[in-house]
Amino acid sequence: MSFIQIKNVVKRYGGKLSVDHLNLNIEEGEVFGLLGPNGAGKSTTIKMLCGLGRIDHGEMIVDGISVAKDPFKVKGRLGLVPQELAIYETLTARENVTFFAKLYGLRGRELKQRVEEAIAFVGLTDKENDKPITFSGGMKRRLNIACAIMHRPKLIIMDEPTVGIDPQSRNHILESVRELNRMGSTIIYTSHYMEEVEAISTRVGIMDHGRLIACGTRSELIEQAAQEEKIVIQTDCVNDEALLELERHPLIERIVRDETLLEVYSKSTQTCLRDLIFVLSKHQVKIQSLNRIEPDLESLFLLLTGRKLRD
Ligand SMILES: Nc1ncnc2c1ncn2[C@@H]1O[C@H](COP(=O)(O)OP(=O)(O)OP(=O)(O)O)[C@@H](O)[C@H]1O
Repeated sequence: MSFIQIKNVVKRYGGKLSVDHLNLNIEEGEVFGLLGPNGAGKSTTIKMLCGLGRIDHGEMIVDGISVAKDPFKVKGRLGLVPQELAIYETLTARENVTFFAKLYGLRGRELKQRVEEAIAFVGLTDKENDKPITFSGGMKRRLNIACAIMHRPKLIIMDEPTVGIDPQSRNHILESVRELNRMGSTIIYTSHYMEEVEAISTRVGIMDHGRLIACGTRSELIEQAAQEEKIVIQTDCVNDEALLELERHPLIERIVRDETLLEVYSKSTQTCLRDLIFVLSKHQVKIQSLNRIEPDLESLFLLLTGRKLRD
């Protein structure tokens, strides 16, 4: 039996489907990367899994426990690092972690030890008596993590834990995720940074419009993307005539233009390369560089959702 089972789950807000008959199993010990464009239903799914929102239809099971039937038992087994910071600016770092530790029922020596452990784990020991109001964005995020893991949960859910932080804190957080996983926690991780998800996940799921539209290991997903290749062309300036002619080309699936940069998607880039160069030079578009890109998760994401992950 899978550690997490999401069976045919539906969530509506005012008649609008946010999660649409979602099915997903996650095994114990995985780092599961959950991707999806804005509004895909990731946060709604996570909230329901944590017992923070009613499941309209279907069932969610964590470690053999039904979330709907026994939400408190499930909450004791999980740690949520929410998208919005959930820390108190007027308490010190240590007081923040202690506050959450007490909510989880920790007391006495055990409480003291776990709080110290969690603060050390996120690298904030020398700042434990400072208030987060004096912290950088990255330090606040790390404190947010300490508050969610001090009770050593079996499942840790991180909803965009690296938004808007410096590279050093980002690396620290990614290394923490690996370490928490090595120490035995199963992790669900959402992010708008594809490279992060690729680097740490054992499997990746892509959601769109409330549904899971792809799921697998990185290589399984890339195999799906291999049906399309990409050519990236840096130009001096692209005119509409050139773009229109290229879009009509039978071998070109679609083109994404970002100012002077063109991304051309084709099932056979090798065959259409010559035509591509011909059309651009015919319309006086200067090619500054041209690269044929092997399929990656970003291209699969674009292929399936029609959007880039960070749109
Ligand atoms: N409390 C709410 N009331 C009404 N609609 C909501 C509520 N929460 C979410 N939604 C809607 O449900 C859909 C899914 O939203 P959700 O926040 O789960 O997406 P997401 O994949 O987490 O997006 P993001 O990457 O932007 O966080 C969206 O259309 C959103 O507007």
